[in-house]
Amino acid sequence: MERVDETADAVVIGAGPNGLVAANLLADAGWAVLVLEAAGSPGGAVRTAELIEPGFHHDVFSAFYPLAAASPVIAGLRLEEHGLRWRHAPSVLAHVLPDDRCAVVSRSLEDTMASLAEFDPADGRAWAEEFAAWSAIRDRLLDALFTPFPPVRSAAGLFRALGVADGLRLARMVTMPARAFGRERFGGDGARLLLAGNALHTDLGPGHAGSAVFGWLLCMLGQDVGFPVPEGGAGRLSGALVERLAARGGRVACGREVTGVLTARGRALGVADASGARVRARRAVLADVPAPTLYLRLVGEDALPSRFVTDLRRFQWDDATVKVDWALSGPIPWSNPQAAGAGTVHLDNDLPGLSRYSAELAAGSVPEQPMLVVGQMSTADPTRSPEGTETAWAYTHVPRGHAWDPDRLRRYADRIEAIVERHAPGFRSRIRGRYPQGPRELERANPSLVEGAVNAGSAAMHQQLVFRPVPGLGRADTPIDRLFLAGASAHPGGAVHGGPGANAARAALARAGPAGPLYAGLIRRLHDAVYAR
Ligand SMILES: Cc1cc2nc3c(=O)[nH]c(=O)nc-3n(C[C@H](O)[C@H](O)[C@H](O)COP(=O)(O)OP(=O)(O)OC[C@H]3O[C@@H](n4cnc5c(N)ncnc54)[C@H](O)[C@@H]3O)c2cc1C
Repeated sequence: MERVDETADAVVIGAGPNGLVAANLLADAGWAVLVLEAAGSPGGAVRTAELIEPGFHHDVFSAFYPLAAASPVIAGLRLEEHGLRWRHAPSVLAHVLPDDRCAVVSRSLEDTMASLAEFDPADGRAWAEEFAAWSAIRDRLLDALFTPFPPVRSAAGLFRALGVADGLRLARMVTMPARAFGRERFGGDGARLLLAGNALHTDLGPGHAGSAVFGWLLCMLGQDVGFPVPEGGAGRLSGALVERLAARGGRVACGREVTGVLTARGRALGVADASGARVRARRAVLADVPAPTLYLRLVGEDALPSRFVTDLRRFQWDDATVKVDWALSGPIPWSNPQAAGAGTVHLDNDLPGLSRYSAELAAGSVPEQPMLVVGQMSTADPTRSPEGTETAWAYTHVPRGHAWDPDRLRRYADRIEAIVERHAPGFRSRIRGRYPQGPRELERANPSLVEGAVNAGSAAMHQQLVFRPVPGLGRADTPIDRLFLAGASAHPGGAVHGGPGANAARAALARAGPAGPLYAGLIRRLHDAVYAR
């Protein structure tokens, strides 16, 4: 590099949860870390702001964190010592059906069983059996999920614990559509809808291969750790990560968009930012941005193997998103009181309705009857708004590629409100103000939410494990030496759990360690094998 304005051991691009986790782990190893963040404040899609009126604290993007609460990566950071405190709503999750019946997950297993037994007398017991199966493998499964690929030791431990017979059946479930798995395991619609609705937190509908395991994972986590929220707002989780980093000498510089990764002879040397400043990275550059952003914009295709570039052009995003935040004068007046205590509410499709919603997304049309995910934040954490009021939001997915001008967004927000009103007469009269965000607004607030994609790429099976983000090693290592992909486009994917950030930090440490040259040689040979023509 000819000119250098700053130097650090590692430069992390993006202060989302994955970038901040990576930065913390490198700082723990004694590295001097500089995180460059394009936005005016850190946190990525984990931020809180008074969007509508003072005293109402809105989670601008993500809000409920079962995976963070269960993640061994996050647990290892001991963020409680930096002010993080989890809060829980009286119940975890309610799925409200079109006829106003409710399937409710509570942290009490007996209460969940009772709710599901209202749909089919055998379903409470079947849910308890699933929960027992989850509890038996939980730690090993989470370990396998949060270990850099290939997770040889944890996967072997998992299959040893399960044995061949149960291991085969688990593997089968992992490939199944949520609808088929729900029909196999449950007789009534309550549990089936919980599975399918939770699968739809990804871009996988009830009929998609691989959706069962996402639905099952979120259902079981809900039963196990709940869907907790940070007291005071999602931003407190990011704040704890920033504070922990600062205590170890790491720095986060906001308002500094990285415009290029500087490379020479196949190696990352540092980055340039929008002001033209150049930062040298002595040991590594870690990028907490989506894969297409990193490779096609910041690195440039000329520096990459052509076959890798071809694969990247086939990268599949997940669906676009529309979200509305509300400041309410009181709680949502649900006609079924079972929905009132749930932090998260799924509204209001039955199983054929969820299948239609997913089919319309696939067909590229804006769904007639969208599935809404609703968050009742003051119900989960009363510090979010003045006593007696509520901060709430709803989001839903829409197809990519549509233009959302302000008028269309306003009309869609009206439609979302009409769906809530149908199940909560009087809801509209409690709205003191609202803040709608379409795909464009989401991306403007966080450039990594490309067209409002919440998971930095499809969760479909053809984009998981060694296929994430493109066919390769399933690791954070990239075809550029000392450059690591740390964001949710990398395995194990979207949601707040720190997995991709931790994997990137571990890879960077391995590359810089005593066996670094051997490590780099091995990765290069493997990449050559995958991307050579
Ligand atoms: C509306 C919505 C709801 C969600 N709900 C949940 C939920 O309830 N629970 C859950 O677990 N997950 C949820 N998610 C998903 C979760 O928020 C993401 O998977 C997670 O934030 C990904 O973390 P990340 O660090 O990889 O990326 P991000 O959080 O997107 O952070 C990336 C950061 O990089 C910065 N950046 C981008 N480009 C540059 C650049 N060139 N230079 C410098 N900085 C740059 C961005 O500004 C951003 O701060 C939701 C997401 C959305 C959008």
